[in-house]
Amino acid sequence: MSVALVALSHSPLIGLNDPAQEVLDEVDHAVAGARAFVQEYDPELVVLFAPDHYNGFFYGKMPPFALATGALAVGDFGSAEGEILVDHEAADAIAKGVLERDIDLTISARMVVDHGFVQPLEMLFGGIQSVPTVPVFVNGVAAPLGPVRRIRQFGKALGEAAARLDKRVLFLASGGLSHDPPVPILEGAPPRVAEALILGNPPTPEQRARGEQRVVQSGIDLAAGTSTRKPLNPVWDNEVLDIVASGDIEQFDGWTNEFFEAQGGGSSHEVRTWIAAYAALAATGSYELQSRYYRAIPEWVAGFAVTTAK
Ligand SMILES: O=C(O)/C=C/c1cccc(O)c1O
Ligand SMILES: [Fe+2]
Repeated sequence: MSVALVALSHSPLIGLNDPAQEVLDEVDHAVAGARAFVQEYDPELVVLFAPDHYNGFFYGKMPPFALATGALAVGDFGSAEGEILVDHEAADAIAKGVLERDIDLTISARMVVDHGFVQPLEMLFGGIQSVPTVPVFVNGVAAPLGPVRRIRQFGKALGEAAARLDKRVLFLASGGLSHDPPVPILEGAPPRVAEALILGNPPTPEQRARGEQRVVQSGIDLAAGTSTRKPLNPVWDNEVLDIVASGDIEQFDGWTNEFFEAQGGGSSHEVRTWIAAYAALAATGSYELQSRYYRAIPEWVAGFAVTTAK
């Protein structure tokens, strides 16, 4: 058994509302570094922690986290659509190991996922059928959220369970850091929106296109300085990165959900994917960061970071 980690931000606006070429080159360089790290490590299994953006998980039943034994990508924002290559046997073994460690885990035999899962697989592995994966949903948008320590405890239990597999495992986190895109909120939503958030009826192509255009516009506004939403917060983002670099991720236990939101905006809870993945990595021993990249990219509505660790 061995373990390694890549954590990176995602944005559905990549390729749809891009920053200047020099920024794109910088990001490409950071992602290429992560890709080289992964190629050298040559994982036999990827445990992928990612959020959902009301494409697969709805208020009809909203778990704090869930593990997939099978998964289907919806193809939002031009991301790949179809079945993800899931290692069913490994997923089953990890699920049992987490449950044995007193964490009540939701299982999905056909998890519906979106760009949050697909983008890192495309960026690092060239597609969603390239590497055996165990997809793990981490709720990062749908209030109420439990305390941050709970997601760390879940990550730790999962790391211990994954360590029992005789495999080279890569923990891969997708999300964050500070960002406040126009993701809908159930409380106070008009009845039609509330129904969609609860029932999750698939949107018509026109509805999906309108929703995606609203997100694109939020990137245009943020970059132009005309947005009414929370700005990106590079100082807070670097605090997050300092904590993961320190190896002492229990420091996150002292951060309230209100603090996350005030500092990093409504979708900064996606950092939970990082906390779970780093806790999984730390479960079997101390680790060291191998690389760290950060840039606030308003065009993508993303405090955008890439880290590798082992
Ligand atoms: O509305 C969505 O589906 C997602 C929006 C978004 C925008 C920028 C960065 C992210 O992580 C997002 O989820
Ligand atoms: Fe997201």
